Amino acid sequence: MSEVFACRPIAYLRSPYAQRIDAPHQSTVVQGTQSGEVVEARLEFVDDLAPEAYADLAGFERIWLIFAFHRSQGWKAQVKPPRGGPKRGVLATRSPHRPNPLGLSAVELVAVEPGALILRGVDLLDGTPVLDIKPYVPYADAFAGSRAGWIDEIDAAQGRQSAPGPKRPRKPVGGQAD
Ligand SMILES: C[S@@+](CC[C@H](N)C(=O)[O-])C[C@H]1O[C@@H](n2cnc3c(N)ncnc32)[C@H](O)[C@@H]1O
Repeated sequence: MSEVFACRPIAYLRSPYAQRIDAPHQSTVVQGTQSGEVVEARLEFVDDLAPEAYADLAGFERIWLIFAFHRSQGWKAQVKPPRGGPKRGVLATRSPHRPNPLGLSAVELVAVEPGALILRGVDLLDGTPVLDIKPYVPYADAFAGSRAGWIDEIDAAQGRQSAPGPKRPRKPVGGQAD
């Protein structure tokens, strides 16, 4: 592993999560706080990023954030998942302690403002440097019902369901829900 690829942050997240223990384990399982309040975060672009770069994000319901786990120190080949069971190979987990400390979260895009995006459903700490943003595109990114290896096994043993499904059927535009 000798090649090095330089990245610079294009934005920094301002979130209510100051400590690792405060943040949810995945962006897609955050709906709000225990009080029912919806948690919003603000992603502030660096000054020298041209606004044209993010202009056409409006209209996308979700975006991918590719970010640096800047508060992680070091990594291990195997980690103990918070859901229990034995240690797992780090690359078969979403652990923040990775050979390259890169995170990937699909978050809800609430609004595009001059110099910032308003987001919901973040699992990133306050101050997290974001390296790239891509639109979440269901036809390319969603594979409902895909097998999830050891996570499926633990879910089956514990009678739980990790895969977040739709909260309610969506009404088709201009029509009635089934
Ligand atoms: C399990 S990871 C999943 C992150 C992302 N959804 C992924 O799959 O790459 C989420 C946890 O990472 C930790 N975390 C979030 N932002 C971080 C940061 N900037 N540095 C270090 N740890 C962070 C928090 O403890 C959070 O609960």
